[in-house]
Amino acid sequence: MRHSDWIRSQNQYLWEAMQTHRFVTDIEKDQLPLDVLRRYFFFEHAFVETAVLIFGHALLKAPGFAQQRKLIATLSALSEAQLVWFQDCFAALGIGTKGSPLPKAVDDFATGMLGIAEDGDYAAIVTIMMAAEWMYGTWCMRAHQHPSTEPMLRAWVQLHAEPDFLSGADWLRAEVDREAAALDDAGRMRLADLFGRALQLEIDFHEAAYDSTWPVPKAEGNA
Ligand SMILES: Cc1ncc(C[n+]2csc(CCO)c2C)c(N)n1
Repeated sequence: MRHSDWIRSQNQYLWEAMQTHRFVTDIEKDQLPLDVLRRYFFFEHAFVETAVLIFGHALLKAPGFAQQRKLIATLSALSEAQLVWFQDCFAALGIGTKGSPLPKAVDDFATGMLGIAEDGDYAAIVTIMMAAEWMYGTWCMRAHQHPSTEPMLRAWVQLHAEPDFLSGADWLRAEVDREAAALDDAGRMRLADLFGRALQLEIDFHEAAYDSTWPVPKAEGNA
């Protein structure tokens, strides 16, 4: 069994909880409420800058130039194509850029993931990003078999079900396999623990999109 498979198997309950989260099952049933989707995209957009910082820590701690090149490509995609994507998305769904302070679960997700990246080594960082990307690749591949009728949501799910994204998730798995092979049992257990922490933060982040007390900022001019 690959070390990445073992790490996931140690967290089977949390993995399933995320794969069957109502955010995921609502999308699969094509019944995600539009305001939940707007809230989610607003939180996602805010996460881009955090993801850049997380991968920035990975870049500094990477074991070699091969890893650095891969991380630079990821950083470039996040800071260019991804931002353009959100501009189009916010325009299409009438989402404004200035919102209320983020809910606690969304803040906790950013501080929790970034904290692991700051305090941890390269193995810790690729483990939490593997959790985030492998989890998305899995549910988006499933969900994309029945594409959503909402164009932006359909495009978002498709983006995470395509070879470009999936190969990035596979690369993280290979990095975790290689790093974990050099560790002892306690070291591998520590990675499994971090994987579980990342999944729990993900679950709470996606639940926050259902908090109807958090007002979705409306785009100025055409609200
Ligand atoms: C809350 C949240 N968790 C995981 C992903 C999946 N994902 C897609 S791109 C990316 C970073 C760069 O590859 C990650 C982690 C997400 N979008 N939002």
